[in-house]
Amino acid sequence: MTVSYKDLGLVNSKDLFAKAVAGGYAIPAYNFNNLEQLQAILQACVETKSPVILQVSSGARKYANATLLRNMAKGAVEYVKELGYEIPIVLHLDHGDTFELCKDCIDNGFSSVMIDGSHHSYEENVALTKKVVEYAHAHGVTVEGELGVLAGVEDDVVAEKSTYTRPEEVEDFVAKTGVDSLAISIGTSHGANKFTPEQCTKNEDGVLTPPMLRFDILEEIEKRIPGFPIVLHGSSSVPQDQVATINQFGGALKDAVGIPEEWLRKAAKSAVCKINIDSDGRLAMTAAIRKVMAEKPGEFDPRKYLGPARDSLKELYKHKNEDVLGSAGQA
Ligand SMILES: O=C(CO)COP(=O)(O)O
Ligand SMILES: O=C[C@H](O)COP(=O)(O)O
Ligand SMILES: [Zn+2]
Ligand SMILES: [Zn+2]
Repeated sequence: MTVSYKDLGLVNSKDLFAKAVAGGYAIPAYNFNNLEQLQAILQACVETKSPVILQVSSGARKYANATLLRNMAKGAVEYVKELGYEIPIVLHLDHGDTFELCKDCIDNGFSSVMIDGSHHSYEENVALTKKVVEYAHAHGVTVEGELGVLAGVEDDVVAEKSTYTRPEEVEDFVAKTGVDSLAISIGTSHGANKFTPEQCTKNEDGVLTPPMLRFDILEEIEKRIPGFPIVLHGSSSVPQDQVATINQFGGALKDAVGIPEEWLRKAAKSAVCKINIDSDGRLAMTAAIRKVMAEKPGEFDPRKYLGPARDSLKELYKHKNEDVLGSAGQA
C-alpha cells in the first residue's frame, strides 16, 4: 500500500520556498522523533502563524516507526486545525542516503525528501540525485540535494572536516539533477560542538565567538543560480543558558558552541529559505528534564518532566520563528 502526502493534507515545499526567497525569510525545519517534540513544533508554529517543515531523519524513522510517523503527520494536520489556525505543513526526509529510503518515504506520505549524495563523487551525487528527483517529481514530491560536506555526524556518516560548497558546481548540479533546493556547506556543522575552542576567539568573560561563516561563498552561489532555494543545515545556535542549566544539574557538556543567531538572521534574508535546527531543541529539552529530575527527585511520572521539556521547546521555537528566521506571520 502506498500513501500520498496529498491524502494526508500535507504540502510540498515548492510554493513555500518561492515565497520565502522573495520575502527574505526562512522556513523552519525542525526534527522530531516523538510526541512531545511534535506538539511543541506545531504549537509554536500555529501561535506564530509560521509555515513549518517537519523533519524526520533515517534514525528518527528507525526510532519511532514509519507507520506511526506517517500517522503522526496526518494527525498534525488535524491537530493544527483544532488549535485554530491552519499552517502549511511539509513532511520531509532529512539526510536520505539511498534511493530506496527516499522512495519508501515518498510511498509513505512524505511531501519532500533530501537525498544527501555529498559523500559520493560529484558524478555519483548527480546520478543518485537525478534518480530520486525523477521518482519524486512523478509523485509531486520536492527534493533537496547537497553539495559540499558538513563536518560532524550525519546519520551514520562521520566527516572529520567540512568541505565548502564549490560555487562553480552549483549551476551544473541544479541543471543536471532538477532538484528543487540545494543544501550548501559554508561553515556550519551538525551537533552542539560546531567549532573547537582553538577555532574561536574568546572575550574576557570566556564567551567563544566562532569563525565567520563563508557568506562570500553563499553570495557567489546566489549570483550563479539567482533566486534558487538554498538550505542551511547545522544551524543550531547552542544557547549558552541551556548549556549552563544542563551542566548545573549534572550534565557534562564541554566547549559547546553554535552559530550566532545574528548570522542566521542575515542568512534568512538571502536565498537561504530553509534553516535546519535540531540540536538546540535537544538542549532545551535536556535542560528542562535535568532541572525537574534534580529539583523533584521523587517525581516518576514522565509527563512531569516531558511536559516542561515540551513547553521549553515550544518557547525556543517561537523565538526562532519570531526573532531569527522571520517566518512568523507568513502562514
Ligand atoms: O542540520 C540539521 C538537521 O539536518 C540540524 O543541525 P543542528 O545540529 O545544528 O541542529
Ligand atoms: O542531521 C542530523 C539531525 O540532527 C538528525 O539527527 P539524527 O540522525 O540523530 O536523528
Ligand atoms: Zn551531507
Ligand atoms: Zn543536516
